[in-house]
Amino acid sequence: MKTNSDKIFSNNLLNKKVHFPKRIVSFSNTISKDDPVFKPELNRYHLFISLGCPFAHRTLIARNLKGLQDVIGVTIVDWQLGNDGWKFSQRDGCTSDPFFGFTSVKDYYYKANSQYAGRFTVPFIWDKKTNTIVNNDSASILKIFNNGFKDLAKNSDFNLCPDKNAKEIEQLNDFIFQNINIGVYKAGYAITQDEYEEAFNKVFSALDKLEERLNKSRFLVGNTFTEADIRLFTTLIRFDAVYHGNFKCNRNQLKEFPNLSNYLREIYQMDQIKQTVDFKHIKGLLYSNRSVNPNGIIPTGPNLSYLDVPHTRNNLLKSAL
Ligand SMILES: N[C@@H](CCC(=O)N[C@@H](CS)C(=O)NCC(=O)O)C(=O)O
Repeated sequence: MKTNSDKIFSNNLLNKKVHFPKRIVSFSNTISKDDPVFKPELNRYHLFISLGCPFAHRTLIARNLKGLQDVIGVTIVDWQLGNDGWKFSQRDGCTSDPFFGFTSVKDYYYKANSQYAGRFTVPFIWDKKTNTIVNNDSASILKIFNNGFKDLAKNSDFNLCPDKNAKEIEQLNDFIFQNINIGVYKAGYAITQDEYEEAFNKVFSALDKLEERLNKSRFLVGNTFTEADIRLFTTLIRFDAVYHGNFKCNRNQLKEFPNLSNYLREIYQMDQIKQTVDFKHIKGLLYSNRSVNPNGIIPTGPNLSYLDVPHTRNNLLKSAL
C-alpha cells in the first residue's frame, strides 16, 4: 500500500513536478556592501588553504598584500593530499580545524550543503555567520579580496586590477592559466607522449614570450604589480622545485631564464610574499601524487639559494606597492 507521501511523490512525478535537491558543484557568491547576505565584516570570514596548492597560494598572497591579515583568518590544511582528500593536522605549520573539530575539508563542504557533489578543493572562504562556503574559486577570491573589503583592508588603495589595465590583465591571466598554470599539470599528468610533448612545448613557448616581455617591463603590465603577477608567480616559484623534475618540464630550469628569474626573485623577496612560500608544503604536496611519483619519495634538492640573491630590477621603473 502506498503511503501518502509515496502518492504525492508519484503524482508529482507524473506531473513532472518533482524537485530533486539541487546538486551543488561549486560556491560562487561574492562579498560586497551591496550583497544581500555576504557583507564585508571584520572577523566574519575565514580562508582555508594548502600552502602547496598554487591556486590557494594566490589567495593568501592577495590577502597579505591587501593588508587583510587582521580581518580574515587562515587555516592551513595538511600538505599531503590523500585518496580521501585534504585533512587537518598540526604538523609542519598546519592548523587543526578552528571551528568544529572536523578532521577533513570534506566536512566543511557537507556542512555548507549536504547535497554537495563536486570536488573538495581548497581554497575556499568560510562564513562563520551563516555557516557556509561563500566561494571556492581562487580567481573569484582574488577579486573578492581586492574589491570587497575597501573599508577594512589596511592597503585598500593598492589595486591588483586597475580599471585602465583590466582588459590587458584579463588577457594575461588567460594566457598564463592556459599555458603555464595548467600547462605544467598537463605535461606532468600526460598519459601519452603526444599529450606530454604538446603541453611541454606550450609551457616553454609561453615562458619564452614572457621572458622577452620582462626584458623592458618591471612587471607583466607596464610597471605596476597586478593580479597577473600573482598568478604567474605561484607557478614560477614551484618550477625548479617540482615542475622541472616531477612534471618533466625540463627544457630549462627557471633560474636559467635571466629576466624571469630576476623577476621571480624580486617578487619572492617582497616580505609579504616570502612569508607565504613554504617549500616543505610545496614539495610535500606535489610529489605526493602516486600516479606521477609511485613511491612518493620527496627529493632533497634542488638548491634554491638563488632566490635570495638580490634582484637587479631597480633599473626598471616601478610603481609604489
Ligand atoms: N577551481 C579551483 C581549483 C583549485 C584546485 O584545483 N585545488 C586542488 C589543489 S591544487 C584541490 O584542492 N584538489 C583536491 C581534490 O581535487 O580532491 C580554484 O582555482 O580555486
